[in-house]
Amino acid sequence: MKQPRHWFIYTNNQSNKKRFLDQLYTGAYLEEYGQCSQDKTRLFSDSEIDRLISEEERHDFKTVTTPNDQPLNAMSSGEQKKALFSELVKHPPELLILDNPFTHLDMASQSELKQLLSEIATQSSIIQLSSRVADKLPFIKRCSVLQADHQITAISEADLKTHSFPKHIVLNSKNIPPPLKPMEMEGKEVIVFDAVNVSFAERPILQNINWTVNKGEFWQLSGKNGSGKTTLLSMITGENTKGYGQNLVLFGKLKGSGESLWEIKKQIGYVTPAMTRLFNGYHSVVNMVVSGLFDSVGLYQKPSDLQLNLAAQWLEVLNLKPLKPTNFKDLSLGQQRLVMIARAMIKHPPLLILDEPTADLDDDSAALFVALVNKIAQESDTAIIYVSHSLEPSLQPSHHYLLEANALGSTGKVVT
Ligand SMILES: Nc1ncnc2c1ncn2[C@@H]1O[C@H](COP(=O)(O)OP(=O)(O)OP(=O)(O)O)[C@@H](O)[C@H]1O
Repeated sequence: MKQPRHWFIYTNNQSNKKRFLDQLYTGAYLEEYGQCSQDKTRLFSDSEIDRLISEEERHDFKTVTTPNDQPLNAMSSGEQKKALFSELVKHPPELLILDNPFTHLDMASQSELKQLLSEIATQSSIIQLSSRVADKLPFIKRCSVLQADHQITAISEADLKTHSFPKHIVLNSKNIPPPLKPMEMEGKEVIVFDAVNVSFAERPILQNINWTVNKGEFWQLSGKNGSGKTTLLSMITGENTKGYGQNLVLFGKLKGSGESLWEIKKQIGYVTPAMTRLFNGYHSVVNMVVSGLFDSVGLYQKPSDLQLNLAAQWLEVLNLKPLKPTNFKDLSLGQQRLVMIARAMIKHPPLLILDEPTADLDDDSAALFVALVNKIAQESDTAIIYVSHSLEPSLQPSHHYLLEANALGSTGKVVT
């Protein structure tokens, strides 16, 4: 048996990972990694999960074995990742490629995965692509950086930790621009969950949730994989009908008391990595920001000069004004997330939901994103709910709501 070898490749948000993987299989990196044949290689990544979900939807069959025979798309993001991993290691491949393996996993699951990987590393070679230096698996000693020009540059393990990678932009010191027309909301309570319960097919998920989010508050929402964070958020955004018939008050109105889904949605700014991942249109950066005024992703109607000017002010705060006419798709991942948050905030909605917004961002882009969120919290009346497993070091939430998993459904508590 060939002796397994392992590599860590730091990817920043300019790195073209897809191209790297395509070239890896064609033998373009023969000297570094040897011949990597596609049939002896398995990929552990979010893109692989997306691919399997669409395969399940198209062909109506299960691509991985899951508890309770659940389809992948009905599982939480952490559960999907765990199911894919269990499937991959049933027959350990010659080469396992890990692309940001720890995103979406809670802390305990991250430690568990680290342990499993160190065991698998005795029989499979591993290439770990990661945009976070701190995520490097400790047993990997060969390190390199995937540059924007597709070159791989070797770097020592010690230098990787201290290396100062090129900095992206910083935020402008200007205040965020006010909305063209303030959105009115009665009272100070943006959301009130009062003894709310949720089950899926008789399986209790959330029990007796009592949670109030007031105007201008900045909440971190956390909990283990599968504890119900996305379910809770989907009751607010309207994707989940389970909020009806319960004591759930959104923007001063009891849910189901006559307001349309559209009326609820337009009061919420929403940023999730999947939004940018699945976004396929060709739109300029400035149009993407303006589109937040029309509640569309991408612009499909002619904006006024006032609206264009407001979007330009936002881009100035992000120090992205020179990129106004650039195609959104040509931005780095970090820049795209900043534009998405400006798009979500341009109206100053009463509520901004950020669901794992720094997933897959490199260290520097994540720090910049967090600085923008802190700034929005300080300079607006918008209430923020920020969902994340690994708390970014400089994030400054004013409150913390924790879901604690339980066989009878998760319970929630305010952490003080
Ligand atoms: N449509 C559905 N049908 C059946 N079960 C579901 C459905 N949607 C979610 N669940 C289950 O509800 C539980 C809570 O899922 P949810 O996505 O809210 O968790 P989460 O806290 O967001 O997890 P993660 O941190 O992994 O993203 C999970 O066990 C999930 O499998």
